[in-house]
Amino acid sequence: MTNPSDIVWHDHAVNRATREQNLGQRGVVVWFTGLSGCGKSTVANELDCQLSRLGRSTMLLDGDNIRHGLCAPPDRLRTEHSEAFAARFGLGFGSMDREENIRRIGSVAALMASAGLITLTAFVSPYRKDRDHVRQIVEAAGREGDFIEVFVDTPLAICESRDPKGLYKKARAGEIKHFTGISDPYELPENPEIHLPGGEGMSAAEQASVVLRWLIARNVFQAG
Ligand SMILES: Nc1ncnc2c1ncn2[C@@H]1O[C@H](COP(=O)(O)OS(=O)(=O)O)[C@@H](OP(=O)(O)O)[C@H]1O
Ligand SMILES: Nc1ncnc2c1ncn2[C@@H]1O[C@H](COP(=O)(O)OP(=O)(O)O)[C@@H](O)[C@H]1O
Repeated sequence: MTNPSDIVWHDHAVNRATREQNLGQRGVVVWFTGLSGCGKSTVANELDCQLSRLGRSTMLLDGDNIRHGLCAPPDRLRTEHSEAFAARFGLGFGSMDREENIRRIGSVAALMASAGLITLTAFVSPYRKDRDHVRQIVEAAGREGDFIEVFVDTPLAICESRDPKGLYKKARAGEIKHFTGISDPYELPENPEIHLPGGEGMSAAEQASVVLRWLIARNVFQAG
């Protein structure tokens, strides 16, 4: 067994403050959470564009994309690794798999924020304890306020009516197990930094601008 004390943290010559100063911004994690189809990816992508147009340094991490690599499912891993490897490290949608998915992403997002990036993440992340754990990881790597939870609160009926990938239809037909909102829980954020009422009232660009204004108001970077 590896003794935790055998793994020693290395402080680097270039620290976070220098990296943030060089970029002229504060490294943060903007954590979009909500049901499948609520608009997380679209709003995060819109915000990424708005920040990029202002010359900010950003990165966007998205559920579907990360599940092609860092958090790939067993089926994808077994094409290049052993069956035992795929079974051990591949991630599905059971509660423990989602816990590990979010733990890995939270750790990577914390590293990106430590590099001074405005790191946007769009994951269902249905379990409150998992989101809270990411908050701890991110703020332990930096300081309080580095983790910004954004709840995209689109009603299930609207998410299901959109169903851009046909997953709700499959879930209703029992073809997908543990589908969030249908056969798996989504634990509502109790006190998100930003609550975006979903539905059709605001465009994704308008929702993204709400987050942008929040970031500017809290001096994550100086606009203009
Ligand atoms: N069972 C089940 N439950 C929920 N979502 C499912 C499931 N199976 C596949 N998908 C698709 O995977 C995307 C969610 O992946 P995430 O990594 O964000 O999920 S989680 O944070 O680990 O809960 C999610 O993408 P988005 O629609 O962009 O949210 C779904 O399209
Ligand atoms: N504010 C909005 N108003 C109307 N449609 C939206 C809005 N935000 C996203 N959409 C649409 O909803 C669907 C799901 O958006 P997506 O970003 O893929 O959701 P998620 O990443 O949460 O699964 C897409 O077709 C997208 O164009």
